[in-house]
Amino acid sequence: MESQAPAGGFDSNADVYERLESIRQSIDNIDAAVIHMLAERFKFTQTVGRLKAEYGLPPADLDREARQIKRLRGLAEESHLDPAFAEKFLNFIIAEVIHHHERLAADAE
Ligand SMILES: C=C(O[C@@H]1C=C(C(=O)O)C=C[C@H]1O)C(=O)O
Repeated sequence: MESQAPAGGFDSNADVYERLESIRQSIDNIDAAVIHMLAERFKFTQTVGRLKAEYGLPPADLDREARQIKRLRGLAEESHLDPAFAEKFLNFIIAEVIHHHERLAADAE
């Protein structure tokens, strides 16, 4: 790939790699936060799943999901994140949560 000098002047390869490394450290911190947040979310959804299993409630709540999707799409728009991506991401997580809830319900039978 051809290298290009930035508008502000010439950066050596070492400078570029230093900047890249610094930005990647921030990406790593964000990825760690995402994993920690997801782990906390799954702890709470497991608690919901155990409650549902105990009282015979269905694993999925489509009204709640629809409200969550609407809310997250709004937050994504405000944050200049693609709302379609936010919806896909939430649906991916919810599918896993429901899978856990179905397992908890089966174990409670
Ligand atoms: C966690 C719940 O169970 C399911 C999972 C949801 C989620 O992960 O946000 C939302 C609704 C339910 O389909 C719940 O009912 O609150």
